[in-house]
Amino acid sequence: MNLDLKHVTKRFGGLRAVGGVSFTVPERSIFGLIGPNGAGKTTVFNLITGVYKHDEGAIRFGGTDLAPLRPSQIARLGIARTFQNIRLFGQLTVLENVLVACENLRRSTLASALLRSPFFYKDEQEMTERALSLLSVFKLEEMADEISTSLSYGNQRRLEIARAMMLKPRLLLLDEPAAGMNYGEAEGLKQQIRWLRDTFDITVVLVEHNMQVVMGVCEEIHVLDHGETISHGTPEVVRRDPKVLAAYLGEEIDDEAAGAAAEEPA
Ligand SMILES: Nc1ncnc2c1ncn2[C@@H]1O[C@H](COP(=O)(O)OP(=O)(O)OP(=O)(O)O)[C@@H](O)[C@H]1O
Repeated sequence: MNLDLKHVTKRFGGLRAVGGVSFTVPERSIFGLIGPNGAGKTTVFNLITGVYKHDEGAIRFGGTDLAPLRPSQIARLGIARTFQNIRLFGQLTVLENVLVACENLRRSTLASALLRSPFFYKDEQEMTERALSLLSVFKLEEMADEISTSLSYGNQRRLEIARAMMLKPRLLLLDEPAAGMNYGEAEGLKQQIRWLRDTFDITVVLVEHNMQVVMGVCEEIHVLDHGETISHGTPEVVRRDPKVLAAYLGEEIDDEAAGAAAEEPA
């Protein structure tokens, strides 16, 4: 199922946070959405997940128009996300944080839970096994009984991804998953993202400032600046695009250009 954005615009009062953005995320791809601070990346995630409604354009997932759907309905289509600001239940353990995500996946009813029926126990056992196997992917299994806030920042981010995966998504939106990670953790994250895509046949969209991760794992990258598209292509194309370099480095690029211009013969 492809994710399609066509001429999507979102305004906050007088500010055009996202302006006429179009891109297609192919099924089973790992796709990067990058840009400097305030470029509109998180707003795009909020539009896809229905937190905000776009003012113009269309967003479709597998051909389904997401505009009329509530966030919960969009989640049920198979779109899960993590947040830029970690949102874990601080008083719950690592395992409980993952299990809490799948309350709405339970097949057992309240009655069967109260009666502690065999169906309830089977459900409970399946969920716990799935949660533990996801925790092991992220090397968090041994911390399953620890309170989530006792984990390092990097581990909390990975726990958020494990929790999102409990929803059995088809599309996983990761908002700055490498924030706060050191080099080694970021390398590990790259492998884990690839593993998730290959194992669960999902599509991944990554908003990320860490270029080690973006350039190392994304197959296609879309670049925003001030809400507008400035580049799109493979990591090789995007990393050399002067518009991208200028957006990220601003004055340094201008200085270089100015220096080169000064050296040119009149
Ligand atoms: N709810 C809101 N109300 C008003 N303005 C908003 C709102 N959400 C985002 N914005 C503005 O929209 C613009 C894009 O913000 P957004 O958070 O999408 O950028 P971003 O690319 O994710 O930035 P960063 O990398 O810093 O997280 C910014 O100017 C921001 O201040």
